[in-house]
Order: sequence, then structure tokens, then C-alpha cells
Amino acid sequence: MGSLRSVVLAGGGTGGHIYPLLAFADALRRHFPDIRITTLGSPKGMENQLIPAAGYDLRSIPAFQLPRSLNLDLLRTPDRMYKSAHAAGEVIDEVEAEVVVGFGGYVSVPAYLAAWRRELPIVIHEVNVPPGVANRMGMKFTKRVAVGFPHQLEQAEALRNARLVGVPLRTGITHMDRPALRPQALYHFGLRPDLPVLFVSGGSSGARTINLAVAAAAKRLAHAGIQVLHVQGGRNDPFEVPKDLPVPYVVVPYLSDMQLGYAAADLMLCRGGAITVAETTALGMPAIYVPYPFSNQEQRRNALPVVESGGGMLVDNSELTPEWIETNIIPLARDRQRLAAMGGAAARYGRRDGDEQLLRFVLEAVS
Ligand SMILES: CC(=O)N[C@H]1[C@@H](OP(=O)(O)OP(=O)(O)OC[C@H]2O[C@@H](n3ccc(=O)[nH]c3=O)[C@H](O)[C@@H]2O)O[C@H](CO)[C@@H](O)[C@@H]1O
Repeated sequence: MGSLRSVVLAGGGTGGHIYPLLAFADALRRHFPDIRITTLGSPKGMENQLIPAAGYDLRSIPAFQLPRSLNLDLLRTPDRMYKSAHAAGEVIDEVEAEVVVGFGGYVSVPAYLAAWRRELPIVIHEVNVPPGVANRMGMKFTKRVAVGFPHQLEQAEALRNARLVGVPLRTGITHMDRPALRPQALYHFGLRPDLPVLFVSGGSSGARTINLAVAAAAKRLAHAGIQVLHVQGGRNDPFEVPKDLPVPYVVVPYLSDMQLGYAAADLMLCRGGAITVAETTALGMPAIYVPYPFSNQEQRRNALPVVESGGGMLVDNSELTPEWIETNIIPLARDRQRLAAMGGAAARYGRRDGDEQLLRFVLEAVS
């Protein structure tokens, strides 16, 4: 394996772009303890909480809002684009970066531009179909594109020649011994060991439809003996859960230790964000996916191969009602055999070494 002294990692916005960046940073640190790792983020994204909390150097680049599609609007923002790229370039020069690795989000664009001007290697990691706007721009400057999932290679022309590496995931998740951590996780959340746990999470920002539907089904779930661990999500309004339920229904605003949630869970109800899908499958977690309906069907594409291989169920956002939950989730959560079969199928689809595979790809780029 080669070696690296200084890298710049760019990515921001929501958890889906930041957690893979952090997991990759951890892999770099494991292999090269003296490496200088500098991250570029935007002033308002979740990176401002998550990256410093993980102990990495975060530099803020002036906000640069891309249009939702690549069109002429881009040419109308040259000043801001120039300013952002200039700021990214200053950081790249200061730390003498050998490579820029981008994970998507608007802040990646100035990083790609600045690296390209300096003729530095650029590596892009993309997890969605269609690829995000920022990474699509980046692909004009580099052919070194890595993807998280096999379906991306088939479903996006722009990703046809990409390298399949998987998704860098936090080792707290990939190296977790779920049964061993379970008692501690249940105790942590105040959940009972004798009843199944439904773990509800709408991704890093939360999901209003999921939150309201599950809260409205709280009584039915509780009377069926199903406990709920419900992550409200970073950007969502609180919701009401009836008091005096016969079994625990625990609401938490956000989980920094997501592995505790996974360890407590028997079944997950979640959106189909790419990193969530990478995590549930890496863990062999049976899951019901409710794809976010407003972004190009990308979350449906993430979840569909898992569901087709038997690792979960898929339900449309508009169909997730308390009645649907009663009819479908209650029997499933009580059926240990079916859950085990689903979990096994999910695990066969999942990958755990995305961080190592991406590192290999990046080392090839700098050699
Ligand atoms: C609405 C939208 O556009 N969503 C996109 C966004 O989702 P989002 O940002 O929600 O990202 P994902 O669902 O892919 O990942 C969420 C991440 O947040 C973590 N987490 C979540 C809740 C919590 O309390 N604690 C915690 O740590 C999860 O463990 C996971 O690592 O980025 C993904 C990756 O580009 C895309 O595939 C999604 O389509």
C-alpha cells in the first residue's frame, strides 16, 4: 500500500454526505496515523456539528448554491463560484494536499474546481442514482469516480465506468456485535428485553410523514406488545405520542450513537437514503423502507434491490398510514423467523469494507 501525507475531503449538507466522509477519514487515520486531514464544508450544513464532534479540522467555504440541474443558471453565478473556489484553493495550498476526495453536496464543487486548476488528483464518491448535481459537475474534471452500490453502474450512464467500492461506514456500525451490545442498548433507552423493538428513523433530517404515521399508530403498536424507539430527526417538528402506553415508546431528537439504536432494534422503519440502506444491509437489519417521494425516485432505487433480494419491504410514502402499520408491521415485528430470514437476506446484500476499498482507489489515484 502507498502512503499519504495530506488530503482534503469535501462534502456537506445532510448526514448522507458527511458520515461516509468521516468514516473515510477514520480509515485514513488508521492506516496513516500522521496524515493531515482537512475537510471542507459549507457554513450552514450539518457538517458544522458532526465534523468537529468527530475531531477533524473543518474549514468553511463561502456558500455556493447550485441550481437543481446543470443548466445555464450556473453561468449566472460566476462571482460566487470564483470566490468559493478561491477559498477552497487557499486551503488546498495551505495544507499541501495531494488529493481531493469529494462526497457530494454543494461545497464539493469549489473543491473540485480548485483541485482541477492545480492539476491535483480528484476522486469522487457517489451513492445516488441519478448522481447528485455537485458530483455530476465534478465528473467533468475527473474520471476517478467510485460508487456505493451495484445498481448505480447499471442505472446511470454517467456512472457506467465507475469503480464499485461500497460505502465507507462508521466502524462502530460495521464492527458491531449486535447481540452483545443489545442489553446495554436496551438499558440505555429504557426498553424492555422481552418485547420486540421497532426502530424508526427518517434519515439525518427526519421524516414528517413517518413521524406522524407511527405516532398515530402508537396505541395499536403498544397494545400488540411492540416497543418503539423513534428518532425524530435533526430538522423535524416534535410530535405527540399518547401518554400511559402499556409498553415503552421512546422518542429521541437525534442519535449521535446510531449503533445503539441499531443494537436495540428488531426491525427498522426508515427512509431509503443511501447511507441508511448501506448501514441496514451491512448489519443485516430487516427494514421497511419508505422512500422520500420528492427527489427523482433515488431512495426507491436504493431500497428496491434489497427488497427484491428479500431483505425488507417497501411502502410508498402516501400509503404509510396507521392502518398500514397495524396490518403489516405488527405481524412482522412479532414473527421472529420472518425477521431472521429478512435480516439474513439483507446481510447477503450488504458490504462492510467500503472505507478500505475507497482508500485503495484513492491510493491508486495518487500513485
Ligand atoms: C431527502 C434526501 O434528499 N435525502 C438524501 C440524503 O439523505 P440523508 O442525509 O438522510 O442520508 P442517509 O439516509 O443516506 O444517511 C443518514 C445518516 O445519518 C445517520 N443518522 C441518522 C439519524 C440519527 O439520529 N443519527 C444518525 O447518525 C444514519 O446512521 C446515516 O449514516 O442523502 C443521501 C445520501 O446522499 C441520499 O441518498 C438521500 O436521498
